[in-house]
Amino acid sequence: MRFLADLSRVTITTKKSNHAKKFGKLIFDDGTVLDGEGFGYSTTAFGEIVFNTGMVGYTEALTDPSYSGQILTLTYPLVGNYGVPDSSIKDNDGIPKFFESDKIQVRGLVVHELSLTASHWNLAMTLDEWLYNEKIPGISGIDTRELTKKIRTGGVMMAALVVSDSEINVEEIKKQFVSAPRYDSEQFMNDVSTKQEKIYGDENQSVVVIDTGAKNAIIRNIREIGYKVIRLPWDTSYEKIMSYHPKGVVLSSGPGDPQKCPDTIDTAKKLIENNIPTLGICLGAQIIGIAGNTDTYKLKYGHRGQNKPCINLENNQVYVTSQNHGYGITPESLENSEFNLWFTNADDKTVEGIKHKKQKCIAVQFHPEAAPGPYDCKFVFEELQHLMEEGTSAKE
Ligand SMILES: NC(=O)CC[C@H](N)C(=O)O
Repeated sequence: MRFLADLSRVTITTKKSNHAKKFGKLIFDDGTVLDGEGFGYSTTAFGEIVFNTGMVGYTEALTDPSYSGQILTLTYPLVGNYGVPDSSIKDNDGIPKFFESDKIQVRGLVVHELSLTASHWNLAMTLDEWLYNEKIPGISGIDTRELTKKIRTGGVMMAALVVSDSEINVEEIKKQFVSAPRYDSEQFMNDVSTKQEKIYGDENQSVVVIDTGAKNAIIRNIREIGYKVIRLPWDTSYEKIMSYHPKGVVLSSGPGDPQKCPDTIDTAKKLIENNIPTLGICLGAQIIGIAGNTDTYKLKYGHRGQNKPCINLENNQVYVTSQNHGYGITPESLENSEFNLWFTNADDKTVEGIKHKKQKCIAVQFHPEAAPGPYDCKFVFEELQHLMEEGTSAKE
């Protein structure tokens, strides 16, 4: 019963944002302009506008590197009431307990109603203060459900989120769209991947995480099943990975188009060829898919939320999963590939998991590490463990 706490012993802290009124506008690529009230930092951010339907978990979502390059809309109407936790609280491996990376990764945040007063036992600051400190613009007073309908109808698109202390000149911002980089053409890896190896734990047996923008929860979950984690840059070669003698390899989640990670795709091909136990998560799943001869495509508006139903075709059970992706593995391309379909999405039949026909390689499009979201699919890490522990250990 991990969620039950003895509330009589908990002190609740309450904080109110010292918020000066700011102008805020959301300007879309198609010319639509929405008016709101600015919060966070006064600046202009261009990015792909997407929506997430989760009811809680903005701390984890905002620090998920997979949101790099995107302006995030939360459909849940009241945001910020539990504030932002203390980032200095770390686990035994030195990883911040409540954050998925070291900074806010979204380019901007769109909410309906912002709570300027926040209460929580672990409160360090308000959401408004956090965005301000990290120089990220936010806008409130937007009908986020109407906005979501627009994205569902027209698909994701580029937008500008403008927060300013003075009146905003819309025509001026519209002119800047031409020179703003398009999300689909951006290369995010140099920004989100670790620059050098990072080691967590001191167990004899290790798992390598290829960091294409990994969430901390991926590291935490591998640590929980009892392995040392060696986190390596996204473009680490197969030979270099094997020099650590890992029991297995995890290709992490991350931002952008999987086709923009050719080095990781090459490495994935060799991991499969050499039958190294491998798990791909989200971007990692797409990369593994490409390495084993599937195609990927861009979804109209993606899957971002915490209640996405997926069917495990091995036992016909439905799992509620956490998701955050805009690309997917093309279902038809599985036919001539090296994989069998493992999970399918109960809503729209998109590919949610694949298993290699012969080798020790599995991949899921959803997030078994949750954070935020349900823990239904934690068993995926145990599946990796099973692959790592059956038969002989990984080749060198
Ligand atoms: N969370 C992820 O790994 C996202 C994967 C990929 N960038 C996508 O949007 O589909």
